[in-house]
Amino acid sequence: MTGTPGASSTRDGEAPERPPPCSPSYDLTGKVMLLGDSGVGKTCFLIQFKDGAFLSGTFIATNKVVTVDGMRVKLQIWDTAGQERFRSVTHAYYRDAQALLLLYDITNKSSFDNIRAWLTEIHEYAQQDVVIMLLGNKADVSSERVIRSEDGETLAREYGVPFMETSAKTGMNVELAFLAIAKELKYRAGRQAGEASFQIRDYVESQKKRPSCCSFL
Ligand SMILES: Nc1nc2c(ncn2[C@@H]2O[C@H](COP(=O)(O)OP(=O)(O)OP(=O)(O)O)[C@@H](O)[C@H]2O)c(=O)[nH]1
Repeated sequence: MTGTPGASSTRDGEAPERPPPCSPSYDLTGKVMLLGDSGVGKTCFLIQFKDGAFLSGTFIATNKVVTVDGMRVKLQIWDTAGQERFRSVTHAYYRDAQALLLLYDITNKSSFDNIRAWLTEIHEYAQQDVVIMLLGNKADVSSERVIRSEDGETLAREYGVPFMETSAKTGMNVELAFLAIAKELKYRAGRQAGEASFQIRDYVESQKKRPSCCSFL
């Protein structure tokens, strides 16, 4: 994460200073990666949120500026390929990520079972203080659900990470996931300046939408 100067100051009686040409239109940047098995919906999740994605080899990356409490946070979001054959390439990118969105598909048991392996990999390759969020995607497909929301919650609690169910199709909780990350990064950047405490898990719990149709499992 890198900080850049924000608004310029003005003196009494003077016209406000113009920002220098080409000054960045954000105050903070953070790199976010989407991880999870092939087919869980990472690309669709990003497309729900994107400003303009571009293709880059095995990755799609996009920038999105999110304003949180008056601060502009530029999220540089990387969508990774879930297939095993791309994994070793992906590892190299973990190191400089500040946040990881780890997705499984609520209609696919093995994608949920593999979350533990993903977390082991994350702990091996990512920064120690990386922000991790567990997301149960495809929550709109209630008729094919095989993973209960409570199972996602229990697993997330075990690893101490925030959790919510999402739908890249309807957009449910997609924006919230990125907003929560942006808030956490902003909080971390301002922590030394005594910024008020922010708990990402409490924030997600208070803001997340639940699927309208309850699980029958
Ligand atoms: N109903 C529903 N379908 C979804 C959702 N998200 C993704 N899909 C579908 O799931 C399939 C896989 O989605 P992708 O976004 O390509 O999955 P991915 O995780 O990027 O897959 P890889 O690139 O192989 O790692 C596509 O057919 C999507 O239309 C969702 O939230 N709801």
